[in-house]
Amino acid sequence: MTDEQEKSQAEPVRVGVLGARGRMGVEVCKAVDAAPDMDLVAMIDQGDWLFNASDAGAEVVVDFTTPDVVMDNLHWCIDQGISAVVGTTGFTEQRLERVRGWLARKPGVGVLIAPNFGIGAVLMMQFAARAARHFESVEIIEQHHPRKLDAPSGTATHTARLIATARAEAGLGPVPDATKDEVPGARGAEIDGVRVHAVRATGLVAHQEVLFGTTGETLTIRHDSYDRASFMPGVLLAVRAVRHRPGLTVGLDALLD
Ligand SMILES: NC(=O)C1=CN([C@@H]2O[C@H](COP(=O)(O)OP(=O)(O)OC[C@H]3O[C@@H](n4cnc5c(N)ncnc54)[C@H](O)[C@@H]3O)[C@@H](O)[C@H]2O)C=CC1
Ligand SMILES: O=C(O)C1=N[C@H](C(=O)O)C[C@H](O)C1
Repeated sequence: MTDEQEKSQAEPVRVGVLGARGRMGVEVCKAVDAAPDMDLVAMIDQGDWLFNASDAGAEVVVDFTTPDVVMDNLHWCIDQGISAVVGTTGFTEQRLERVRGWLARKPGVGVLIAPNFGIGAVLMMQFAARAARHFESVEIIEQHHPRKLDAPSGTATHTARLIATARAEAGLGPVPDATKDEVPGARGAEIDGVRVHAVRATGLVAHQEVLFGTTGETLTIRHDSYDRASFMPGVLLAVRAVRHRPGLTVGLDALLD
């Protein structure tokens, strides 16, 4: 263990939260505040000065903001030498590549970006990726609260990509579908050849079903977050780990093994 790692195990991690007044930000501030090995040193929302985080000595910043501001936030954190845990959606492969480029100039900094911090959701995605090669049909149905700004969800997009990769590796062709879309959108969006349907309804938090089909049988893999507290064990796990993982980590999977 390096001197730096020994020191960081003894002293609380100094954490700043971006998007602190949002639905997730409020929950993250509560969880960090309650964690004995963390100090909540900065709570920043729209209109606040980002330098409040560096002035307060934040070692890790947690970002739950919006896809249109997260790249600027992340660039700033990396420039300041602050590691980051990011739950905000909108990360395309091009965006991830830009983050890798910024990190290449700051070798000690770690960034962990996860489409979903729910442990059950991570397992749901892993199970879906595992099942994918055994079924000729697959569709994803994600369901969220109606104040969510983006569709489809980051989780659904990530799941579709995992499934598409597994199908390609198994040599499966396109999902069979003779239906003509009489009304545009009736068959949902298509991500890497996988149909994704986004449902929005009051009362929901974050839910996803992956429906697989083959001759004579279907398999449904479903995950439900009923409360944003469900994301907090994953967020805290990432905060504890991120400074010891220089470079970019995508997803929580590596931390659960
Ligand atoms: N990875 C995961 O496990 C999860 C990811 N999310 C994602 O996290 C993001 C936030 O979700 P919610 O909290 O529901 O949204 P929200 O709309 O309640 O919160 C976003 C907050 O960010 C603030 N904000 C906007 N621009 C900012 C800036 N430049 N600097 C600092 N703060 C700024 C807003 O004022 C707002 O308070 C979304 O992209 C959502 O999809 C949500 C839940 C779980
Ligand atoms: O906005 C949300 O609420 C959520 N966003 C993430 C996503 O888009 O996948 C994670 C979770 O589904 C909740």
